[in-house]
Amino acid sequence: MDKLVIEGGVPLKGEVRISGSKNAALPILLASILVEGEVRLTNVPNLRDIATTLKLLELLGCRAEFNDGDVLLHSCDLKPEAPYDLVRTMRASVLCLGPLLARLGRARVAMPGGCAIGARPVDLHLKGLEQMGAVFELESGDIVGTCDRLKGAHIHLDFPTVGGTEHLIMAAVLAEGETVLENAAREPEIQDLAEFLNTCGARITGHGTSVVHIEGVESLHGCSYPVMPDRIEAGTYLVAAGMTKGDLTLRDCPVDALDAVISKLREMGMIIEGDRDLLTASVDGPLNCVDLSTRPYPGFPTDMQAQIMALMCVSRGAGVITEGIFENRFMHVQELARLGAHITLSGQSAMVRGVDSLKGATVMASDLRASACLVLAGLAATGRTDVRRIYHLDRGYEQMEVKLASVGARIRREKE
Ligand SMILES: CC(=O)N[C@H]1[C@@H](OP(=O)(O)OP(=O)(O)OC[C@H]2O[C@@H](n3ccc(=O)[nH]c3=O)[C@H](O)[C@@H]2O)O[C@H](CO)[C@@H](O)[C@@H]1O
Ligand SMILES: C=C(OP(=O)(O)O)C(=O)O
Repeated sequence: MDKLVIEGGVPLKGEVRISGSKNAALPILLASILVEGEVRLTNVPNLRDIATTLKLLELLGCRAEFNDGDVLLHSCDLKPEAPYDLVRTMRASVLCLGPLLARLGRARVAMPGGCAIGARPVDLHLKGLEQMGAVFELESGDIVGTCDRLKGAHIHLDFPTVGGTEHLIMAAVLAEGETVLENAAREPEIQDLAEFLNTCGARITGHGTSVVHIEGVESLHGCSYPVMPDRIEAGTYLVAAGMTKGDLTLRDCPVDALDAVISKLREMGMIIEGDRDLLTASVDGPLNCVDLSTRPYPGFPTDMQAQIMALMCVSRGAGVITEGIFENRFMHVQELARLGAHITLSGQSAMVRGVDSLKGATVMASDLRASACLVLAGLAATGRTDVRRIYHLDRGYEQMEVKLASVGARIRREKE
């Protein structure tokens, strides 16, 4: 197992290129099951979750090649079974269920397990697919689904679930007739998925709003499509500039998708300037804690909650962070405390009182964004911080230590 060793206290200066988005690439890869021709995706990040998805697609009968950010995919000989060993390592893999039902009329996909940030059920995915005519049974922990051709339906989501919205859009593109999704999630990654599917011949409108219309088509054709840049990676590097009192320029940055994050960081006192796909972030005085709640897009993203908490730990005053999406996404709090942070937890809220400085220590990463938060804290802390169990980080950040070192961080990867 690898760990990151960080000697903190260096202001980061220079330019970082933002990679393709993990959370856009994963559903787009799985949506390629729906496509009869060859799909070429560009700007795909080289991450463990991407490797896992390509492995899953191969087991499902797709030909998949990954080469320096380009993925070539052909779903030529589809098989309907997604095994537990792969599905359990990555929740997004449940998104193959709808596409397999749409193409084959049957699918067997292991029920994804719970993970460190909450229970994360898929009941809304299944309820929507049932409204489109699928029938499900649970057999030995697997979801076994069958259907004739799926039928368009009017579906109201009880909560604007990101994965659920993506799943139902995918299932609806090959269904007979029109599907209307109400209370749909509006995340930019959903818009990217819909744009990809439309490039393959799907007829989706309203994506990016809470009512999505999908007019089913008979088949989808191959295409070439660039995955959008990763707004959460970009947000993480904005925080890195703030944590280290540095000066960073982010290239290939999804500036518009970062509104909520940029406005909170500005409220804290950071100087952030944007121009098309370039952002610069710097600090010219002390930062202040703020209050914030995580919300579905366009609200503040839960995937940035841990990182902004790290920044508040070294800012002036106190602020309350409320987690509004996942019921157990504060695992980083006890590790931040090991670095000297003052945080009081109360249910879904954390009161952070800023301290003058954090002190390096050995900490343990519990999930993807918690890992990023601990790396950020280590960059600001005095002395040495060892972040252990960084396999979580490798799921979602492309070459994080290489990118950070290129802007001056003293950080290296070692075997634990
Ligand atoms: C691969 C990917 O894109 N993952 C993102 C996606 O996860 P994911 O798609 O799993 O998140 P959801 O938006 O579905 O989950 C939001 C909330 O809805 C609940 N829920 C969801 C589905 C369901 O059937 N029933 C149900 O109760 C969940 O438990 C959670 O409390 O959106 C999250 C919220 O922005 C992000 O943190 C994840 O990074
Ligand atoms: C929670 C995340 O991913 P996943 O939904 O794949 O677990 C994330 O990207 O922060």
